[in-house]
Amino acid sequence: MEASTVTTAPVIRTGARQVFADYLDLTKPKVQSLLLLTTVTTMLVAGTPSVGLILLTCLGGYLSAGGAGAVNHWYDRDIDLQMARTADRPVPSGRVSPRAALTFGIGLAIASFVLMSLTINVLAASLSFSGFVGYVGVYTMWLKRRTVQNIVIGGAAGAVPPLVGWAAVTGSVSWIAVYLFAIVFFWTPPHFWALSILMKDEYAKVGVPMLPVVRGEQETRRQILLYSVLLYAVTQLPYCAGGFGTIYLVASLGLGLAFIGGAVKLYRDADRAAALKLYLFSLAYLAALFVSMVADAKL
Ligand code: HEM
Ligand SMILES: CC(C)=CCC/C(C)=C/CC/C(C)=C/COP(=O)(O)OP(=O)(O)O
Repeated sequence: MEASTVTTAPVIRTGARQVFADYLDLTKPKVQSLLLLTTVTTMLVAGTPSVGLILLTCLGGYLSAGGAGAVNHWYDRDIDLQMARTADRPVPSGRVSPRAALTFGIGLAIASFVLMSLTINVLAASLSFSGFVGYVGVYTMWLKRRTVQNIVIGGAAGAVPPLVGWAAVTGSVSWIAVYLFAIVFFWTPPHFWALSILMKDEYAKVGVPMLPVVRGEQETRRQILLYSVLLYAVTQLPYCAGGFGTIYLVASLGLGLAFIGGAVKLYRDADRAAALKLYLFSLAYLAALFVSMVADAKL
């Protein structure tokens, strides 16, 4: 990422700043921003939470997903070392020891469970912990290196935040929360597979059975298109069930058509630019869809 600075004057953070940056990196903060957005928007759809409850839920969610990220860094350090995208991560680079990353990750997960149980409710704490177990145990340790369905099944972990948000506000999980879970669940494969087309060679090098490595790029593009249509159908469920009104209907329709359009373009053009564009669009898509839910519920 910082190739230009490496050859000229390396920008090396020292001491405490480097340590802070490394431990922050272990928590995968950029991914967390979207996880937290789905949490907060769901909370606003579920009711009228206080600012304090929103902040506590975000802190608890960050600690548990961040803890999962840190344990993922620990477990994947062997393959991360061999891929250019990940070789400079805190553990494979040697800046953070494997044991420290593992301890840090488990510590954050415990802190999250205790904090959420004591200040929110046990259901929200347990759901958040299930996200940790799903990402670490199910995806990272069990499925990632074994099956081409790794991210389809493992993606359920990343879809847990709406359940956490709903449980934090209402103390239970309703059908609408389950639909929001399903939306993130069906969004994850096209989100990741679009990017995986660009990272295919690296995954092949380390033997991780991602879809383009095992079934080829053409099949990956076909599956992305299939999932983008499925995703559109799933986004209509909460509207059909009476959970949302016109604002959501129009937003989900427009966003869904744009997603399917991007997937069709990738299927037809079969080029890297279309894959990158669809991956980037997937991030904006999910954010906009969840924001539209709040607009629908509050306006
Ligand atoms: C099994 C599920 C998932 C897989 C395998 C996956 C994989 C990836 C990968 C490989 C990247 C590239 C950037 C990086 O190096 O980290 C990425 C980026 C990203 N993902 Fe996912 N993802 C998944 C689920 C999610 C979920 C559920 C969310 C949030 C709702 C999410 C949000 C993001 C964001 C915001 C980025 C951009 C990060 C950046 O700019 O560095 N991902 N994802
Ligand atoms: C508690 C809770 C809700 C947890 C959320 C789980 C979570 C952080 C989901 C996002 C998944 C993610 C970033 C996968 C990256 O795949 P990878 O680890 O294979 O990618 P990498 O090669 O970049 O490490």
